[in-house]
Amino acid sequence: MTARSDTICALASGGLPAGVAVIRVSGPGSFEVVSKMVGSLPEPRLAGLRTIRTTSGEFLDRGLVLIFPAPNSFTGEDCVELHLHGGRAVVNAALRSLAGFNGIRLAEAGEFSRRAFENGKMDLVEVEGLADLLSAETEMQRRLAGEQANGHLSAVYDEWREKLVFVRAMLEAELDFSDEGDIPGSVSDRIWADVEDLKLQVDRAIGNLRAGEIIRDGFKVALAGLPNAGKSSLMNALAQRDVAIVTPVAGTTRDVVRCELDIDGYKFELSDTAGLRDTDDVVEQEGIRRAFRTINDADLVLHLIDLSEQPKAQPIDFDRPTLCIGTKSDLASNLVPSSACAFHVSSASGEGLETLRLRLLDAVRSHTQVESLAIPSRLRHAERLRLASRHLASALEGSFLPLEIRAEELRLASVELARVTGRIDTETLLGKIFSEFCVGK
Ligand SMILES: Nc1nc2c(ncn2[C@@H]2O[C@H](COP(=O)(O)OP(=O)(O)OP(=O)(O)O)[C@@H](O)[C@H]2O)c(=O)[nH]1
Ligand SMILES: [K+]
Ligand SMILES: [Mg+2]
Repeated sequence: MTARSDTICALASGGLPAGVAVIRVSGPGSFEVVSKMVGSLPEPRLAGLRTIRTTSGEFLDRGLVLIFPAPNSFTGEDCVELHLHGGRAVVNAALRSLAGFNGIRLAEAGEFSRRAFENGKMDLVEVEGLADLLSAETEMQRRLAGEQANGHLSAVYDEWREKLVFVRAMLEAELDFSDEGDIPGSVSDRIWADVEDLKLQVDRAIGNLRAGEIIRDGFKVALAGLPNAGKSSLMNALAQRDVAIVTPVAGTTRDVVRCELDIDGYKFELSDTAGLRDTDDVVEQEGIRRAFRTINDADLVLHLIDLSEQPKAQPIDFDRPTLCIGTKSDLASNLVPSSACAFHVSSASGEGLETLRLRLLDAVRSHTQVESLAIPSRLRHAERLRLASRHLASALEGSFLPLEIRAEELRLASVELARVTGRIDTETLLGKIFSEFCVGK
């Protein structure tokens, strides 16, 4: 694609101060500019210790310099890395000096990755995977993002596209044959069986979107029940910190309070909600409205029932998968356990919390059972795959249609697949995807 004439620089490593800070420079002017600051450049891809000087020749720092000549670099352009002492003033002075030269400027967010994409170093799916990898906090998020960043998911999409190319070539051949009135039926059967198989695989990937989303964005769990059921206390106990206000006053929680949990590498998004009851208090009414909105959006509702209040508490029928849990078991030791409850917990004593964690883990696992983690985790992919699947269906169903039209449907399907990896038609998408990055990536 387009070769860039300008050179960019930015801090590529994390927050300052730090032991080491890495400044990345990319573009045709990289080597010339950096050599003005460090003198002779080291051999490609070998670290060299250098004194780094400002534009006016003053001492700035002593650090490592690495050069990566195009195209063997992250961006595909000439690149340099400066490994400096990670002080704020050191880094600022280095960036100021770099940007002080002609033809070089500070990079915008995601600009290095964008260049890598434009130079064919990564496709869009890999770029998204890299963004996810940088923001991954749990082990499963890291593994999912890894599959995407290292090209495994792209390979799946590319394989489908190649299969379509092959099938279309076979069809072309058949079209030529048919001019001669000689259509080998067996070839035709093979082709459509392959397309059918391909459609199954695409549909399976679409079906895996929710699993991918759950791993990437978290499994949504809502805490629900009557006022004072112990919802906020349980959230605090699970989070092991004071997230939500707990008081003996029924109707304490109004806004939805959220926190994230990491259970065995899976991300959970836990939402504490207002106690559900009839009320004239307009603030509480709004809280309850928000509670239902959260409940209706949850992957799992934990319906808490205060065991010490039995039998006042009746199970509520939520329209979502629900786990009924008895609370305050420390107060209720002499009560008959409610049959509606799967098990009991006490936020005060910690009883049942481990059981609850295991049940949450079971739930997330049953929602994310996939053979491989090379699955879509973004709606963008699923939308394209759905369109591709629809074209495949049209091609398969249209056995009464002229072959040319069925071949055209196959072509449209492969266009949709190409759009996922960004091989065509991406301009409008790019801004959105690269803006997810921080500066320096
Ligand atoms: N003994 C005991 N008390 C508990 C337990 N869990 C909660 N409580 C008490 O029950 C009262 C209500 O607890 P909350 O956590 O505020 O209940 P909630 O369901 O969030 O209440 P609302 O937000 O008002 O709907 C507080 O006084 C808590 O200290 C428990 O496991 N054991
Ligand atoms: K309360
Ligand atoms: Mg509460």
